[in-house]
Amino acid sequence: MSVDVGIENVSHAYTTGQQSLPVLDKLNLTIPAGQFTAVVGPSGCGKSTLTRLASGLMAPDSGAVTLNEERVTSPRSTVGMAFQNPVLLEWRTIIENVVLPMEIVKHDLTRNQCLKRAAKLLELVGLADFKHKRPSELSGGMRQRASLCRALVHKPDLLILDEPFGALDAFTREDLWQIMRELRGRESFTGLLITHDLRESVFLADQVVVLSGRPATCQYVLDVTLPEDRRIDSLYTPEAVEMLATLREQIEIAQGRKQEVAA
Ligand SMILES: Nc1ncnc2c1ncn2[C@@H]1O[C@H](COP(=O)(O)OP(=O)(O)OP(=O)(O)O)[C@@H](O)[C@H]1O
Repeated sequence: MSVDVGIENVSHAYTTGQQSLPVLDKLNLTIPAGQFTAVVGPSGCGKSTLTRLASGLMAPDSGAVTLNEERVTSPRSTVGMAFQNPVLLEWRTIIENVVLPMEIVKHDLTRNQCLKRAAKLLELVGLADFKHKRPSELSGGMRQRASLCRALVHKPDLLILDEPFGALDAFTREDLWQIMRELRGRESFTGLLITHDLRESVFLADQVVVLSGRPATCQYVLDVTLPEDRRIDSLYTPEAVEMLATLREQIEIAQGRKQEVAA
C-alpha cells in the first residue's frame, strides 16, 4: 500500500571536522499516497540528501520526515530504491538479483512465491527471456529495468528513484519512462523521483518540486496537468511545452542566473 509522505520543516547540514555545510533549510514537501513527485534543482543543492532522509537512512537535524503521519526514525524496509548505477550482483542471475530484497525484508511468502513475483515483474518490463542471464549479459537499459523490478519486488509503499535513467541513451530512457508509468498503473506505491531531466519529471510525475540553490528550500511546485495515459507525444503539446518552460525558468532562478519577476 502506498503512503502519505511528509517532509516537515526539515533542515540538515553535513559536519566535517569544524566545518558545517547547510544543505536543506526548512524544507516542506508533501506527497499524497499513490502520487509521484519529481524533485529537480541545481547540482549539489541537496536532492540526494533528501532521498536519504526520506528513506530513514539519515535523520534530519531538525524537522520531521513522516510516513502516514508517523515519524521516520530509522531505515525502513518498506522503501524501494533505484539509482543511476543499477549495481546488480554478477554472481547471481537476473531473477536472483530481483528477488534479493525478499531475502532481507520480513514477509510470509514461500521462496517459490517470491520467485513468481519476481518473474511477473520481469515479464512486465520485457525481460521474461533474460531472467536466467547474468547482469553482464544485459544492456544498460535492461539492467536498469531489472533494478526497477528489484526495487518493487517487496511491494514497497514508497519508491525512491535517484536519477535512475540518467546514464541511458535518449531512446532507452523514453522506453523506460513508459515502462515506469505502466508499473505505476499496476503497483501501488508513492513515488519520489530525483532527476535533472525536466521532460522526465513532467512525464513521470504528478507534481514537480523545484529546489532552490543550497541550502535548499522549496522554491516552486508545478502540478502536472497532462492526462494519466500520457505518451511521449504528450511532451510536445503546448501545455507540456509551457510547463517545461516554467520549470526551466525556475531552475535558472534557483541557479542564480535569472531574477524572479514580481507578479
Ligand atoms: N556524506 C556527506 N558528507 C559531507 N558532505 C556531503 C555528504 N553528502 C553530500 N554532501 C554535500 O552536500 C551537498 C548536497 O549533496 P547532494 O548529493 O544531496 O546534492 P544533489 O542535489 O543530489 O547533487 P547532484 O545534483 O549533483 O547529484 C553537496 O555539496 C555535497 O558535497
